[in-house]
Amino acid sequence: MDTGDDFTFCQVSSHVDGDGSETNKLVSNFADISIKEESSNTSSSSSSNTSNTGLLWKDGLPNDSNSRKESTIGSLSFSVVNTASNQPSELSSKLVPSNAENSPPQESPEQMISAKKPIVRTKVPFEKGYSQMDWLKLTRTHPDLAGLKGQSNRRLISKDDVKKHQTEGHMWTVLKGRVYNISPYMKFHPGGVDMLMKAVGKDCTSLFNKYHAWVNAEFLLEKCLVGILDEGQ
Ligand code: HEM
Repeated sequence: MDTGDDFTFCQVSSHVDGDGSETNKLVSNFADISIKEESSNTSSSSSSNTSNTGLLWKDGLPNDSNSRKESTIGSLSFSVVNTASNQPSELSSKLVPSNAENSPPQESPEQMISAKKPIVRTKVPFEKGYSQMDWLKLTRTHPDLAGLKGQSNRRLISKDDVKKHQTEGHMWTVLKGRVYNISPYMKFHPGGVDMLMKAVGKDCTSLFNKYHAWVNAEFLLEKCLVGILDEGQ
């Protein structure tokens, strides 16, 4: 080998003559780099035979000199084409927001912000008997999940009262202005007991929305409702 470059050799497509449309399709799926065999008979690379080989860019296109490297390995010659600046991959556009001088951002500002701070969402495998289906069955059959003991679940409850309820069987939280006893739901929570414990004794609306605003808690916790938060207090 007569160059110091270290190339990893892998086949990314079958050889295509003509316009190279198959190569383009495969290369775009392959993110940033493509390696295309150009000739199996010559012993040195030649820029003149690259113009019609189905590469992404033809000779003379912008950034050509920066983005293409040519090399030979034995009797094979290759062009290594960096497509990153022209066609940002999904990964690079999410992790490295592009500035105005490079390619324009392809996502809305909201998406860019959420890409910067990914929320780690880990589901906990449920114990036998604690699936969401089991929870729904329990809500249909249990006579008093909220622990109301005959009281109305329309009563007003103060923040102080919510704070006081943090013991086994009586763990209250506030979600969207409603007070729930989440004790019975603890082991059924797909995010795990530890996560749900963060909600106990306080308003968990923002935490709830941070992880899963789409979850229909009004329905899931309907039978755990103990009252309405008294906003005046
Ligand atoms: C208080 C009422 C809550 C209910 C009814 C509830 C319900 C649920 C449900 C149904 C899922 C599965 C979501 C899915 O499959 O897409 C889930 C997952 C999860 N929850 Fe909750 N949750 C509550 C509160 C919270 C709170 C306060 C936290 C954080 C402190 C939390 C953290 C998580 C996490 C990390 C997951 C697993 C990953 C995910 O699917 O998002 N949850 N929860």
